[in-house]
Amino acid sequence: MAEPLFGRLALIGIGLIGSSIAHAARQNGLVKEIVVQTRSQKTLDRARELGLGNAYTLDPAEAADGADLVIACVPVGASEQVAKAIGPVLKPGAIVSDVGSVKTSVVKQMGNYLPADVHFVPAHPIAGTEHSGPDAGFAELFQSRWCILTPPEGTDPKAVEKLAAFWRGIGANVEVMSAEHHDLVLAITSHIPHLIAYNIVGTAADMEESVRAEVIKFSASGFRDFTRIAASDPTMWRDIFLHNKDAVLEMLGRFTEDLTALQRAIRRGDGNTLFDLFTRTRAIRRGIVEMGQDTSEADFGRRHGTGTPAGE
Ligand SMILES: NC(=O)c1ccc[n+]([C@@H]2O[C@H](COP(=O)([O-])OP(=O)(O)OC[C@H]3O[C@@H](n4cnc5c(N)ncnc54)[C@H](O)[C@@H]3O)[C@@H](O)[C@H]2O)c1
Ligand SMILES: O=C(O)C(=O)C[C@]1(C(=O)O)C=C[C@@H](O)C=C1
Repeated sequence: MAEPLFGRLALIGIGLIGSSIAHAARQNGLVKEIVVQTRSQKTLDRARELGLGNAYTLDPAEAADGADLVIACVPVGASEQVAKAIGPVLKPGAIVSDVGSVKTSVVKQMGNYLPADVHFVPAHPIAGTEHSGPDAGFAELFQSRWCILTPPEGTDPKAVEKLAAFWRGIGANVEVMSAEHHDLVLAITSHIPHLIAYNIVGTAADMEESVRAEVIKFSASGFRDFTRIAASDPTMWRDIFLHNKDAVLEMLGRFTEDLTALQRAIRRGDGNTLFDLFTRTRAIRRGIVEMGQDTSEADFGRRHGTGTPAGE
């Protein structure tokens, strides 16, 4: 195995993403040691039982002290708190990163508290499941998935390349873009789909009792897929919508207009409009499958015990 890229990795927050990074970094020999930090003693004890790190602490400053790479793996709303705590102890030349699903807000929240002699390279792996906590992680989560880096202007390209090498080392494909562009793209590809899932499951849950029982009984695969997404962590998703407000509202506006057009087509019996849209969207799906970007079958295996079990 090649020489590790980093000496000490500090993981601040050890849920699905933090624990998956721990498994993957260890399995691929990318770091010499891992320090795990989280807020609650219970989660920290569980991380220790799972053997996710070499050292464990409840204090983010203690974890970040002397680390070569610090990755905040917390809900995006906790980013400022983390940066405030670790800022004063960071080693000169250290790389500070995160995995948050929103980037502009994280850059604003963390940027001010990080000293000028560290490299701040925000990141977002586009890989996840509806599960959370340290038991949910597995080393293969990032395999063949994208990881988007959004370094602020003026970031040392060598630091960006070093973090890119880390993500490639755990199986991801890396792309660099601005935080603003990231937030707009992810609003439509990830955030709105989650909002739709939360809403449709909420609408079904609010129906009168007799219908609600049938919704569960006859839950066909379309609705079932929505319930999986709607089972995602409430804190994480509350923070995403609060922190990507502008992009989500912009995309939601467009989505609502298109939905109204479909509503009109149905009311008017305009089959051509429906058929044309469904033909276009089918082609998009086929394009995604041909590009090898659809991993739903592998994901199905992981979730249903025919693939890598969570927390392997
Ligand atoms: N779950 C996904 O599908 C997914 C995918 C990509 C990125 N992300 C992003 O990764 C981040 C973590 O998500 P996750 O799925 O691992 O969540 P998770 O709920 O599994 O884990 C979050 C961890 O952070 C800890 N935590 C919360 N506030 C903290 C604080 N102030 N200080 C220290 N620890 C704190 C929690 O106790 C928990 O251990 C989020 O920002 C999320 O947007 C999630
Ligand atoms: O597969 C899932 O469960 C996910 O929702 C993962 C997903 C996504 O939207 O693709 C969710 C949020 C993250 O920021 C990245 C990935």
